[in-house]
Amino acid sequence: MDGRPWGGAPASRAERRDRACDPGAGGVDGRVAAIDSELVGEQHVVDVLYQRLDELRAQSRRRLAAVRRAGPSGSPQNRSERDAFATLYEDRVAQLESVEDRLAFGRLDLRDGERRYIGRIGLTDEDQTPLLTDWRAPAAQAFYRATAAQPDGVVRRRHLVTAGRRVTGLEDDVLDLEALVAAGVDPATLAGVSGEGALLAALGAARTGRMGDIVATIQAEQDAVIRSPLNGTLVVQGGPGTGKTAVALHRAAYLLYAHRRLLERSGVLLVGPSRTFLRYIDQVLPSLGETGVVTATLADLYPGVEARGTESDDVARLKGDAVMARVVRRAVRQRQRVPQQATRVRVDGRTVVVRPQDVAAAIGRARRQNRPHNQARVTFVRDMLARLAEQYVQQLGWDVPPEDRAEIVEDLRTTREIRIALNLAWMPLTPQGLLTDLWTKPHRLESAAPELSARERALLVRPADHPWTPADVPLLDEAAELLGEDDQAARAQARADAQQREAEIEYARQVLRSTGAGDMVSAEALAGRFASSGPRLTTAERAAADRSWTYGHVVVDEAQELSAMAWRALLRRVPTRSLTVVGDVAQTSAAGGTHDWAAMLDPLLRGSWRLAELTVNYRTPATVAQAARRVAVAAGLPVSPQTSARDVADALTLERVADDALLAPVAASTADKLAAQVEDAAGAGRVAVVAALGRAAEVRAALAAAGRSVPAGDAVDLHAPVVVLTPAQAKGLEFDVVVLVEPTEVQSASPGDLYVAMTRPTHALHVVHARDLPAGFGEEI
Ligand SMILES: Nc1ncnc2c1ncn2[C@@H]1O[C@H](COP(=O)(O)OP(=O)(O)OP(=O)(O)O)[C@@H](O)[C@H]1O
Repeated sequence: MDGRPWGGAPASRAERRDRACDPGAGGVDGRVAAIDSELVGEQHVVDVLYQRLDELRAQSRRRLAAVRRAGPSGSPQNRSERDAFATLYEDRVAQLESVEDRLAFGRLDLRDGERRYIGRIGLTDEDQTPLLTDWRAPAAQAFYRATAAQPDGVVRRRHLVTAGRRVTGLEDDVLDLEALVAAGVDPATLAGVSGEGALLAALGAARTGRMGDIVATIQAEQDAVIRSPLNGTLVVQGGPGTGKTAVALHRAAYLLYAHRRLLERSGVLLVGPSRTFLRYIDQVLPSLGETGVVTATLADLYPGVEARGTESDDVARLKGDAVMARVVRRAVRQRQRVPQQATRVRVDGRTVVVRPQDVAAAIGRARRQNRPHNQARVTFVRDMLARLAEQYVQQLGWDVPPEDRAEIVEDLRTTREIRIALNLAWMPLTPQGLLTDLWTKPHRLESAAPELSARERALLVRPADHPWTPADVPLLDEAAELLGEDDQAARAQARADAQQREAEIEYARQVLRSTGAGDMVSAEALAGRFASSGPRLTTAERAAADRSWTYGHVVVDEAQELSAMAWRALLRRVPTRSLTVVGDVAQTSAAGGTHDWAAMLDPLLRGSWRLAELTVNYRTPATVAQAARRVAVAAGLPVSPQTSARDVADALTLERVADDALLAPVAASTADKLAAQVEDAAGAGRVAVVAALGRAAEVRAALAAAGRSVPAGDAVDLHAPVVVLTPAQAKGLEFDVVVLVEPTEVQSASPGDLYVAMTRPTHALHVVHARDLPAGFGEEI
């Protein structure tokens, strides 16, 4: 044991090894010797794999150095080619560096005698003989899926336990003992029985504040989700800790591997609930060798807008309602107006009249084009100027040649009164301008939103200098879509860019043919890195900066939090509807979020989505998970059925304090004490205090008074041994121990919040309360 205060802590490496090496019949000397010799054999294989990895790293570094040595001379084409190759080798070096930890973690023994090692990446020797199979390759699938009932040609699955480059333990999962014995394997050399040790060790390990990958221990139901086909929308529902985030990230890595050509070009977007959460997961994809995924919160989706403002839940809920799509649409249409009266304007001694009937006809024609407001406005203005020019010409009384007519049109266009009249009829608009007008001018909101009550409209009113909020972002996006830009120049540029890009891809193909680097990069990706002048952005960078970028695949985590308007903004970015949507409708806390996937997604996706469920909680000890479940059920949440992978002794502690004023100091001192207990020799082990907003500030102050500074807000430092979070901030994260302060207070904001808070710990939940606990807490089911 490692001295941690609860039972069931992870076994030491030596213990694991002993346990793994003991198939149940007691420690017979001969058996131990046989297993030791297996370990020696595996060490030899692993040595060969690392040696190959080192060679490949050295090779890529040499190539990189050679490219850099060539210096900045030569034609622009030569320079761009060199830059592209430099980036390529840099990426390759980074990829090879990132797979150091647990390079190889498994072995499959197949019925035909083949032995296949499974690892983070695929490796071959100089003669292209396979040494290591990428976990994502079809040939690795049986490692995660094969069972004794359906062995899929596998007679034995072996987990390799490694520390650095050393093999420290083995676990065998025998799927076909007869076949194994028939192949001459001595049963005495079988290590362990089921592969459970590797999983349990991973689950019990102290947390570091950063999520790790699960590539060595993906379970069968998770693997089915990870390898599900790219097409269409896959919704993954699962209770807390069932691995939804882990699965979503591994699926992104899998899809990039299986559909590299398509996805490298169009990009993959991963949407998470907060920046803290994105920091928490940001190591996982790189550790799987993938760096090109764009990550964002919904509030970041509109380039150029920092949505850091806050507002009440009622306002956020209203802004997220699907009805707002109609409101924004109407607000745009209302800026296309037929004036009540004619406007007479003097131009060069003649009078032209902006007549309501002409404006009505021009608006009608422009609208029939079905183009966004600002683009259709070009048609409207052209039409009106032609009508006014006609009036002008009529007054001249002679035939005007076309070139003179153009001059007259230009004169009319630049006449101030005419500009004002035409703008009043069809105002050029920005999304920001449109929305600011709606929130700051009650008469505009009233005419745009008749379906809202006076009370609801009053809620939306705010001062002009109010910062943008996350719930504004989907509305800005909606407005941008309806307004469009005057994009004639942009479209011409896009056509030219597309031609240029085709030429670059063809050139990249030739380069790849002549250099033989085709297995490292596709022609499309290489072309993306060619720069004829200045640095060219990667797909991820281009995509992140472009509101109208459409991705090849979008992964949404904590998707239950998205409002109907947020979904509309997101779906615009993936017209193919190739999405992975993971979440738990019992954990919803956002005002506009959902408790029912079908109710939210059916109208948006016309019923076309498929559901997968994850059912095993890998995070929370059974005692805590059951208590959380009872409380959630009592609160009426739609809780998914789940079982816990493990339990831990003394996982739930309830501590009642005499009055409210003691909550913060007791929570702070408890957290402080537990932090010292959970920290292991390597500095891992994390404690979180989770409390409602105001209470969290009190706990922070109490910790600061005791000498522990705990930053607030978006600056949450996940590396700190103790953090203080609101339930919304804790969403998606996990800690060794959670100190939960006054559950009734947390629940009163949202029952989903309490469910989230209770299910964050991997080892123990310590509850500090002054009031009675919510229903379900203490009872047995
Ligand atoms: N197959 C596995 N092997 C090892 N660890 C796993 C496995 N599946 C999940 N885990 C671990 O379980 C924990 C919970 O996983 P994850 O955060 O992905 O769950 P979640 O379903 O997204 O939870 P929540 O809904 O509460 O945010 C993580 O530490 C993850 O690494």
